[in-house]
Amino acid sequence: MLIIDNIHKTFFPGSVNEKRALQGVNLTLQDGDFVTVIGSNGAGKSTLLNAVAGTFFIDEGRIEIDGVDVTRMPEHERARYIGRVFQDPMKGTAGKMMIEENLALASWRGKRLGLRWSFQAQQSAQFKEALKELDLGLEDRMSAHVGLLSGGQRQAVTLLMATLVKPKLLLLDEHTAALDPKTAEKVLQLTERLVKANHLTTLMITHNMRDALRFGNRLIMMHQGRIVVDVKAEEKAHLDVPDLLALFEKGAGEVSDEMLLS
Ligand SMILES: Nc1ncnc2c1ncn2[C@@H]1O[C@H](COP(=O)(O)OP(=O)(O)OP(=O)(O)O)[C@@H](O)[C@H]1O
Repeated sequence: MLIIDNIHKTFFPGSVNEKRALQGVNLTLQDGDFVTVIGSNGAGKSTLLNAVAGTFFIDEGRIEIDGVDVTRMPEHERARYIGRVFQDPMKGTAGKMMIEENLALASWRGKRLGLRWSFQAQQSAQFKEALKELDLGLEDRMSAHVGLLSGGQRQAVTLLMATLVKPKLLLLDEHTAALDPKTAEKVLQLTERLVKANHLTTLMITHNMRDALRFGNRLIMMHQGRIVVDVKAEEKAHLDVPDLLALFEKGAGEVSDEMLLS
């Protein structure tokens, strides 16, 4: 579903601020893989997701999504394949629009302009059903402005929007980091439910090693622009946080204080 082949990205090349953010990343995901991504600050995690989403073009290497070479495809075209949720709850939704309108916008992804409006009327019932699944009572507030929702409710709606039209890839960039622990847990449970129900191929960045172990069927750890640990289903299921730290030390050749704190 996703092939990342030896990708490189350097910011400000040749200047004093040069930053080699990705230094030869290789990763292949199968359909339905749910991969958690961890690593210390500045390891290249967000840059990896941005490279896949097309926020910028990579310097070297190749990216393929569902058999399509997207390496040189602009971000707005790639958006048809990708659902994204960011850390900032304000980012994925339009605060001045109603919940229902936000969902309608999300449902347009990948559809031709002429077909878009014709879907709207019959969609209300579908949106209501989808909101009910969130179990936050939002199905009775479809005409409320999204700006009135709490951060957690807003992230839940963003998740729904990102998955309403099944994306080829779901990219989650610390999407629960700005939420209080209880709400973060709810949104993580919802994430897992949506990923499983829709068999979504997912990359989820987290700073929480316990969450990285609890969720998904594969875990990668990045360090200095490279993947230094890659553990799959069986092995991952038997790991605990100290095991992860030991693997990190082995892969990165050093101990990271930040990792120890997370
Ligand atoms: N648009 C950009 N312009 C310049 N430098 C950037 C840009 N994006 C990322 N970088 C740099 O690339 C490196 C990797 O950053 P990235 O955000 O991918 O790390 P990260 O692993 O997501 O870290 P964090 O956990 O702190 O979010 C950092 O040194 C960062 O400052």
